[in-house]
Amino acid sequence: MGLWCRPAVRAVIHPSPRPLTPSLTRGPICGFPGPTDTVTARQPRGQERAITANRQTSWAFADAFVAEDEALLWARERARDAGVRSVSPGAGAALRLLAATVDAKAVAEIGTGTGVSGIHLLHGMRPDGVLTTVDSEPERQQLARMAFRAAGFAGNRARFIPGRALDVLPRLADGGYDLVFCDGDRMECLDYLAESLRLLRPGGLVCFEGVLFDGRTVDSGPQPVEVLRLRELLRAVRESQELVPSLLPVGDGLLCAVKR
Ligand SMILES: C[S@@+](CC[C@H](N)C(=O)[O-])C[C@H]1O[C@@H](n2cnc3c(N)ncnc32)[C@H](O)[C@@H]1O
Repeated sequence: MGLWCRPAVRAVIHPSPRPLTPSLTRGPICGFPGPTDTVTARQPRGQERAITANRQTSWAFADAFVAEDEALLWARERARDAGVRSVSPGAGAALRLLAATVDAKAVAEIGTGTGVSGIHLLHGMRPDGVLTTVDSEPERQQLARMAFRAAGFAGNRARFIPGRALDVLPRLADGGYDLVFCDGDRMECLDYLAESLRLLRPGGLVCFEGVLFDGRTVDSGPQPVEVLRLRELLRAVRESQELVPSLLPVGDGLLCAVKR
């Protein structure tokens, strides 16, 4: 049986510093860790203490917290078939939230893939919002187009532009976007940042997926050049006077920043 449908352990919150006991339930609650997972009591913090499962299980729970519909599952399968890396469900949910937070009417996406991130973004955007999405592989965009339709979005909600990002982005309007999502070529991430700063309106948001690169970004061993680029990106975003940054630990690391 998969992780998400195992019998549940409920965290018990005690208001006083009594010993903590997890209560095991065999109910239909999917998503909480099973009884074989490690449950350790934390030290008292203020008035309350909480039991949690181990951190990895909590992370997995958070990542799958927002359920994905059939259209998203279909797009994920197409991505797997094509060997394309899609955003995780948690990163998708974060993108959806962020698009809703900025009340996004115009979003630019670099790296359409088979449409997983695009569906999440469209769900978060205004009902009349338009997603402009760029990918160098037109056949992937065809799959994304089908996935968007299956998710119930009208054809005029997305503008597909085939081509290399650095050829296409200069043709997009200055200050015309509420959110730019970058998930293309890691080697080009610094150029994407420069283009995003031009494309965003003040108060708009830029997001980069995959900046932790499976842990390589924070690994002190020898790393490929993509990792060095990602580190430069992280430094540039953190040090920019123009940006208010946060690195969200969802998916493979979602670097976000608001343009002042
Ligand atoms: C990680 S996948 C994107 C996945 C997609 N965001 C999702 O979650 O479903 C990266 C995509 O970027 C595209 N790509 C790679 N380099 C590119 C470039 N220089 N310009 C435009 N697209 C590029 C690839 O064809 C691939 O589809």
